[in-house]
Amino acid sequence: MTAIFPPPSSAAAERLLSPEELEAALREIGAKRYHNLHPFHRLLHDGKLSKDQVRAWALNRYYYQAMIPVKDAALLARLPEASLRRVWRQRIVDHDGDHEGDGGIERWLKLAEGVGFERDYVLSTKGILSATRFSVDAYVHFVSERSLLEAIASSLTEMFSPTIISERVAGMLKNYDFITKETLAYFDKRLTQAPRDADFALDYVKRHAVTPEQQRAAMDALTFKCNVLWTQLDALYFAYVAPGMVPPDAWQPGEGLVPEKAVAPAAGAAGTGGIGAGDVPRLPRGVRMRFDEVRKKHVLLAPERTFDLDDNAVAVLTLVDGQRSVADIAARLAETYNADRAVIEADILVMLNDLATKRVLER
Ligand SMILES: O=C(O)c1cc(C(=O)O)c2c(n1)C(=O)C(=O)c1cc(C(=O)O)[nH]c1-2
Repeated sequence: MTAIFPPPSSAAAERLLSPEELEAALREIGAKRYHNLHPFHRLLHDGKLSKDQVRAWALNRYYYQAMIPVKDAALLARLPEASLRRVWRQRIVDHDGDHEGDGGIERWLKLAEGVGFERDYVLSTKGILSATRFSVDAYVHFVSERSLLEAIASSLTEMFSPTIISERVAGMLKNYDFITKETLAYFDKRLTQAPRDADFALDYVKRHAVTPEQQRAAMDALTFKCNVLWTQLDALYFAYVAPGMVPPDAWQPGEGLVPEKAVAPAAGAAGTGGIGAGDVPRLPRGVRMRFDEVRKKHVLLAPERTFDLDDNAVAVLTLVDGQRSVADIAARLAETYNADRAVIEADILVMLNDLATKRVLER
């Protein structure tokens, strides 16, 4: 059978390359095989996918994100020196975080929630394509079983990721109205983490691949990893773009999503048409109240927008905690200010619905 990707010129493997030549050969592998070249990524970045196709990407890639620290823990366990382990363990911290709610996996969950998924559905991984699972698991096995040099070399795809990440974030923000900077926050940190990790791994590979066989093994490991990434996109393309054959058990559009009503509350109407006294208002993800020290004013910070708040709004928003209903908040304020509860309730309903129409409050 003809290989789709011919191996890189074997002439290079026949003699010992200088470290610089080895780096050039590794970079050439990325230039030919990295997943930025895959048609699915081209469609994703150019805004050519439907919301459901973007969802399929976010859902499947969650499995990759979730398994990366498992892969790194397997690699860490094989590192013989404390100095190496100290460096490599940072990767696990980057993905798992130092505490609940922190780290790359959590940020990817936010991305998946940002495109509409229920968090628990994503965590269950039950809708991911088998091909995603197979290729990601193959990466974990590769790193556990091959030589340390090959294991480290297989992470070198990260040399190429900053370029694709910048292109992806810019493209998706420009081309999809349902994508926000907040949703893509995962990628912000990767822009500094990936070059740091790739520099270390590249230096290790250049110093430890000192025979033609080892250099060939390092190149093959990088090729393997490019294929791990590529096959995940092949599977997405086949299932969700063309011919559009979703395998049994894999995610079907509509499954595992937060009901639309909860994502975009019916608060678009002006006045008191959206939020009622019995509703529980909350600040949407990415919106926070802050005290601006320079202007000595409270403001509501939303992605790329800021709203000045008057004292009444501050008093109300201080009590908006995602638990209290509007009626609870009104009762609390009526007590504090010794005022008529019904009057306060009517006033704050107007205020809250005004904020809801500006999309800085939801229920
Ligand atoms: O967005 C991307 O295109 C992309 C690519 C890669 C990569 O090249 O392997 C990684 C990531 N992202 C990433 O976020 C990440 O944490 C990561 C870890 C690794 C690895 O092999 O250890 N690759 C990547």
